[in-house]
Amino acid sequence: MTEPSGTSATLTGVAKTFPDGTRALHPTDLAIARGETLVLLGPSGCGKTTLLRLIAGLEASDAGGAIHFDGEDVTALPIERRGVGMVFQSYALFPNMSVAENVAYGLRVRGMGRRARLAEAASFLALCRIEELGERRITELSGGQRQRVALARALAAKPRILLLDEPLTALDANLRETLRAEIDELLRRLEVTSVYVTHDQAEALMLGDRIAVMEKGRIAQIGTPQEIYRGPATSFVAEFVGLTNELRGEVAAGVFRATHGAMPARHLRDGTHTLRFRPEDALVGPATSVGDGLVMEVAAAVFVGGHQIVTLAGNPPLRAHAPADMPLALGDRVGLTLRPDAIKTF
Ligand SMILES: Nc1ncnc2c1ncn2[C@@H]1O[C@H](COP(=O)(O)OP(=O)(O)OP(=O)(O)O)[C@@H](O)[C@H]1O
Repeated sequence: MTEPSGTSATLTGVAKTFPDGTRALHPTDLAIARGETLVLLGPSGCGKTTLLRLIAGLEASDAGGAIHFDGEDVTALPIERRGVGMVFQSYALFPNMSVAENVAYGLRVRGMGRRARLAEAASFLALCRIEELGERRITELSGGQRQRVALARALAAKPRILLLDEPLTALDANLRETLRAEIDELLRRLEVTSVYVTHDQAEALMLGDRIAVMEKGRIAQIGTPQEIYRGPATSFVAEFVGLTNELRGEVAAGVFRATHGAMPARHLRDGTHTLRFRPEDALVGPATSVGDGLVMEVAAAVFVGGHQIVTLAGNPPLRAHAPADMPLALGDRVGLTLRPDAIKTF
């Protein structure tokens, strides 16, 4: 078995306007590196699937857009000549064929004999941990097993680029987790260039070498999971990757004042600011005097093992972490310390 070889892809000015005038994708430039897993992350309707379909050759770009695979212009090539593999949410398998035949199907077009095809298919079934299911009908499989078959079939055809559109969305939470880890391991081991569409932040952070966060038909930010998580470029990106807390107040002479109290903010200009920060970057401790710290009221506290997740009253309420052993009761007044380097302002 030879491993799928990674191909680089370059999109220049690729855009999509549907006949009814919907601008699903504004002109977009995008470079996908050889062997990279790029995740397209964003809310429903932001254009993820449209971008994926343009790379696949299932949609044609508006005039002026171009797509190159390893420098080769594939803009005018239909899907069957682009050498892409696809894995969808709805498995798109042939129900009347066995598992092995499904996986071997893609090899037919490559002119391989039946025996060689089935041998090759068997090695990909093993890779996707379903070697014992080769003789089963598709209708006799669970959802997770079907998705493994879809993945094995796509990989067996040795695609230049593997395109996955929400492949785990239809599965239950436990199975999602398992398959996500396996897909991650497989894509890295085979170094297959892949583009993975999801609206699930955790999935994106775990699978992506880079993540492109999409908003209303544009890439709002592209970067490594760390870059996106730690340095969201816009409030949309911040919100979408879970930077959930918002605290509004005034800065004057290096001090941030909100209704909950005040704290040093030497790095902020004077004026109104909305601070955003993650729960894990906000620590609950004993209340200070309101003049030199934020003081808030406990609305709820949940023990989650290593720490407590505390909801602090306010509009909107804030989420923060507290030590596991800190006694906390409804209505307690507590102090809140924010890690200065974890605060984003927009
Ligand atoms: N054939 C079409 N004709 C007209 N509009 C379309 C067509 N296909 C998609 N759209 C619109 O283009 C926009 C982007 O759709 P797309 O499917 O790419 O979004 P998405 O981010 O993949 O969303 P989801 O996560 O819900 O699948 C949406 O507003 C959608 O309604």
